Parts: sequence; C-alpha cells; structure tokens
Amino acid sequence: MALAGGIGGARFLRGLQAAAPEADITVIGNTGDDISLFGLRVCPDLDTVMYTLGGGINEEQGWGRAGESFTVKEELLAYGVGPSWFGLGDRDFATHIVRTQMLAAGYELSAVTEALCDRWKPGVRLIPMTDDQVETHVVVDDPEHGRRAIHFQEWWVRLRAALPARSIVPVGAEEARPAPGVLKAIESADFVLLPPSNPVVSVGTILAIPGIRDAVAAKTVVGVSPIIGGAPVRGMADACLTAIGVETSARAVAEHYGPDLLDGWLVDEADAGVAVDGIAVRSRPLLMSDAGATRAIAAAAVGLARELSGGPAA
Ligand SMILES: O=c1nc2n(C[C@H](O)[C@H](O)[C@H](O)CO)c3cc(O)ccc3cc-2c(=O)[nH]1
Repeated sequence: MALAGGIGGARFLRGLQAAAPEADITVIGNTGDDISLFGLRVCPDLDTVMYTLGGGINEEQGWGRAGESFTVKEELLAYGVGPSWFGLGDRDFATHIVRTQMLAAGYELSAVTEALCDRWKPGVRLIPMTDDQVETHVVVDDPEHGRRAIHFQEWWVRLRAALPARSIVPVGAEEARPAPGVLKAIESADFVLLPPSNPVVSVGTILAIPGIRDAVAAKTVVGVSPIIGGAPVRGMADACLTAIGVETSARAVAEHYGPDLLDGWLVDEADAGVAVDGIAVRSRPLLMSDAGATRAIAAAAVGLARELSGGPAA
C-alpha cells in the first residue's frame, strides 16, 4: 500500500508495479489539490496516478493526457472565460465532465474514481483519501491585494510558488472522514510506502485526515526522500517545506514525518551520511531517471519494508 500525490507518486508506483508484479497494491490518493473550474471538479493527483498507470499520461509533462489538444480551452478564452493559467485539455475535460456528472448524480468521489479506473485499469486499487471536500489553500502576501488565501493550484501553477507561503492549510481536513475502505486497506496492508511525493501538500494532506496518520503509524512504513542533496527532485517542495518551517533536506523531512510514523527512509547517495534517531536510513541512487532506475528504487523500498517488518528481504 502507498500514499501518493501526483507526478512523483505516480512514477514511483509504476516502478513498484514493475518491482512487484504480483502484489496487490492499494493507493490512497491526495485530493487536497482538487479544484472546481468551469463548473467541473478536477482531481489532478488522482488523475495523474490513473493516467500514468493506465498508459494515458503526457510523459514529458507528467500530468494531463498524451496527444492532447486545447480547443475547448481556447473557445472558453474567446468568450473571456478563464482561468487561462490552468491547462485543461480536451481529452482531460471528458474525465472532469464524467466525474462531475456522477458527483451531481449522488455518487461519492471514491465510487466515481473506481468508475473512471474501470476505463484506465491502472492495476492498483486507487482510493481518494476522503469523499469529503478538502482543498489546500495557501496564505500569501499579495503585492496588490494584501494578505489573502488562494487555492493551492493558483499558487503552484499561476504563481509558480514565487510568492512565499505564509501558511498552507488543508481546508476541511479536520472534519473530513477517510473514504470507505481507506482505514481497512491500511490495516490489512503488509507495509505502507511513502513515495517521493511532496511531504507537505501531498503526503502531509493525506496524513491530516483524522484516523489516517494513526492507522499508517501502526504499520511498517518506509519512505523515499523527495529531497536530494538539499533540493527537491522535481517540483517546488522546498517552497512548501519553508512555509511549515522545515529545512529542505532529506534529514529534516524524515524528522518531520517522525520516528512514530516512519520506520525506514531511503535517501540518495548524496545524503549518505544522514542519520535520524529511531528511523533506519539507507542510501542508494534515488533519481527516477528511467523505468529501470525507478523499479530499482521501488524494489529497495519494498526490501527495506520487508526487512523492518521481519519478512524476507528479497
Ligand atoms: O504546471 C502545471 N500543472 C498542471 N497540472 C498539474 C498540477 O497542477 C500539479 O502538479 C499537482 O496538483 C501537484 O501534485 C494539471 C494537472 C491536471 O490533472 C490537470 C491540469 C493541470 C494543469 C496544469 C498546468 O496548467 N500547469
């Protein structure tokens, strides 16, 4: 079982499937990045996992569909209807239309996700962390509008995280309940893997849903550092870590998760000296540069989890 954000999580999961082809993998997906645009519900992280594992992802971008066109977006802009800064393609629009239609008909997000996965067959059981609405908001000091909270996607995509975040809040998380099947899947898992997803707005948001952190902490948990040599492998995780007062280092992220949650931590060779009390740290190359490298990273995470849970290391 794994908790996953978007691109880093999805690529790691593809490696995990290659490393453990017989495994029954459940993925708890982050929904804090979800946003309503043009009346449609968009779930970027769930879709990124679904498209990546289902063979429909735009490989260069890491999000959105392969072979995409943007006619609908251009037509909307011709009416003066934005936002222009969020790239929803025509093929992707279909996913959001189906999702929104099913939600409006009364289906929960977990059921909708299952229905969408019927088409994509990602080869994992993908469950949103919650069926309740949780949206990550970022408090910034806007030079024009003063201090205000904006949606995570506006900060991430429009502003490229260039305005420092004063705080990052998963709005609605405290009252949210884990989606049906989430706690049971965690309880029955052999171990839990934390891919190199954003520790604040991806894994952190999933863990903020009441009940999930405790359930995960009760298992053997192995994480893969998203930080190599003091910088994020991709994305702008450093801006998120700074916002919550955590240094951008493999050691600080492990300490942030804490030994009550993490049993094992894979760091890159560049961070080979890292030691954290109560956590078994191992170093190896962590760049997911191609399918083989990604598979080897996932195999190392599985190996460490098996070792720490007392099972066979192979
Ligand atoms: O950098 C971008 N990321 C885009 N992403 C990725 C997304 O903003 C973030 O990378 C994740 O939410 C962070 O995990 C999209 C993802 C989708 O599923 C659908 C549309 C988009 C659009 C953009 C975009 O225009 N620019």
